[in-house]
Amino acid sequence: MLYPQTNDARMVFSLDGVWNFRTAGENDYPAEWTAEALPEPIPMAVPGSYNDQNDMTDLYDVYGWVVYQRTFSLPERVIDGQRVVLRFDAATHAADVYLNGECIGSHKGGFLPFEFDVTDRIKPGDNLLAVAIDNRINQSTLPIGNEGNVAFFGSDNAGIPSVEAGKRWAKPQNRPNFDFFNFAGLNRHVEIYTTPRTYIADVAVTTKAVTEGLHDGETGPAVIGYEVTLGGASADESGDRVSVTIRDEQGATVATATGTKGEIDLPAAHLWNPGAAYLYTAHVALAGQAKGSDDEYDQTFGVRTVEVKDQKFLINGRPFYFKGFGKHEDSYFHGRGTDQLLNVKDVSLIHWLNANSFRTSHYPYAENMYDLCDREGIVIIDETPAVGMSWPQYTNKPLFEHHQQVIRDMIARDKNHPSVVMWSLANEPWYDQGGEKSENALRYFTPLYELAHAEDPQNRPVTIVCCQNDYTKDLVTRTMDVVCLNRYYGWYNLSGDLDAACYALNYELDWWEKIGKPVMFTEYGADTMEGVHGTHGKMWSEEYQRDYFARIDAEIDKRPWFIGEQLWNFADFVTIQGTMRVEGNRKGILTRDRQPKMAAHFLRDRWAAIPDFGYKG
Ligand SMILES: CCCCCC[C@@H]1NC[C@@H](O)[C@H](O)[C@H]1C(=O)O
Repeated sequence: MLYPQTNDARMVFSLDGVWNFRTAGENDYPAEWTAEALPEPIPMAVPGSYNDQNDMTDLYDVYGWVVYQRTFSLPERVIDGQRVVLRFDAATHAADVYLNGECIGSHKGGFLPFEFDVTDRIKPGDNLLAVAIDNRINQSTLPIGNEGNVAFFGSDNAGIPSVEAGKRWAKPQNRPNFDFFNFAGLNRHVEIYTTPRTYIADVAVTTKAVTEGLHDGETGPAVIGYEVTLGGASADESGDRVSVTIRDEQGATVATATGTKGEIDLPAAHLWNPGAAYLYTAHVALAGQAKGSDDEYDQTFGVRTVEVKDQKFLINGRPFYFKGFGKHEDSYFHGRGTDQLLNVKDVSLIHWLNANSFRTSHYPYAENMYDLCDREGIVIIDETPAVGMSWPQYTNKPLFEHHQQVIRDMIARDKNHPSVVMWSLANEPWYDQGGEKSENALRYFTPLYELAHAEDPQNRPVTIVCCQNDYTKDLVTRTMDVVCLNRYYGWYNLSGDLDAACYALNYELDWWEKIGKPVMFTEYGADTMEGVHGTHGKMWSEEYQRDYFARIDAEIDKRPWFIGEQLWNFADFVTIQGTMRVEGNRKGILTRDRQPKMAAHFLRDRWAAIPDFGYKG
């Protein structure tokens, strides 16, 4: 799915800004709110989660529907004869969309874009756009919500008559089976864009071959592949009117091609490398058959290959070592809302930390961040919103079908980003119960692994992120291209005892050594309150977090097939309320307002001494 772009053939109109907003009901919303002006609305900024934007009402505990509304008008002379599309970069978690009182469609899933052709629905003057959004999560949504139970790490005294009575009496609320706050609403950009009636619907760029071993700044022969998909009335007979011009970073033409599919030789290609990005532009043009019917689209891409081979993760044929974190889209006031300033700030901190990568835990992030990482040479593991799953989900067919669609949509959106080097199907699905339950998990995830490989024109590696579990009964993790481990020896188990933690870690790594796959951490860490100190660094102190990484890292350094360390978390972030969370999860090596804790300085020095390539030979 192409990101909207203004050029000689297309126009983008942003619908960001302050909308009107009302909370509605648990199971529905007033029909008149979709067709008439909202009564007594409150202001709500878009993009942004609604939860933190108003203190006159409790938007943290919304359970069910809210309605956003705004009007907009478009210049007739610009849209005349054009295709007009309404696009949501995301709406969390489910949305019904109404234009001028007519429902134009719905979407389920809170972290990927969706759009509607409104060509025949736009009217001159003001148009009324109403969006009803449902924030409820349950056993059949991604992410997973608990039903009639406690939330992730929730505390309970089940069975006590008064407590059970209180639970029955309590008003219904979301109970996330995941450890991040259920921020909701129009978290990302909303826009209207135009294209000609026959248009460029998609562009896929792949790297077929590169000159391996090139060092930063060197060039060598490479071959790229491309495929252009057309849409609209005359799509089928317009392929021969497609041309592709490859431009380098200076805008100079380095190659051309015609037709919707082919391979292009680049005799002196600059490779895209971590820490040394180089972006080309494929300028795709469709020559129209009448005035105003030409279309064009500029698709950036990087020339790079990704491959898992001999227990190594190769980028352009060289063994890459992941240094980085799991992150969240999370900040004061914006909630999970897109914040490009924060993206720029976080990328600057990734550089300051001498890191080179992160995982989009636990959902696909906004496109803007991937664009930024493309140009900054930062590597991404791209993850679906499948978090909080357990054995009841592995026989839930509607959920499986939704999971398949999410994988298709995530890859369709992110396939051209050189920064994306691996797909993560899920975070910490529980599947180590053994027996039928473990078998069901394998039957659930194996087709998803195959789907991700099939859907990706670049055929990147596929993984799943495995939680602290009985690895001997986990039949799934070992089948992935890379074994991604979330391990908390010394925190959630063997708490405070880093000697025993290191012993247990090595005990498990000895087991993985026999599996013969590359292994990396996608989570490891310790909750830390900034300002808490101690001469012997006890849990929650800054010294403990530093010592935790120092000790664990010394152990993984001894394993040549251990290909990366992504810790948990880049920064503190907000979660559901609970006895184990103090204004959220404090495992950040940065505070939520991005100030470094002691461990950040340790890791900055450690990572300065670890090269992106060849750390382990
Ligand atoms: C019993 C062990 C469970 C460890 C689970 C660790 C969790 N992984 C997923 C993340 O979203 C959580 O924030 C992390 C944690 O709690 O900080």
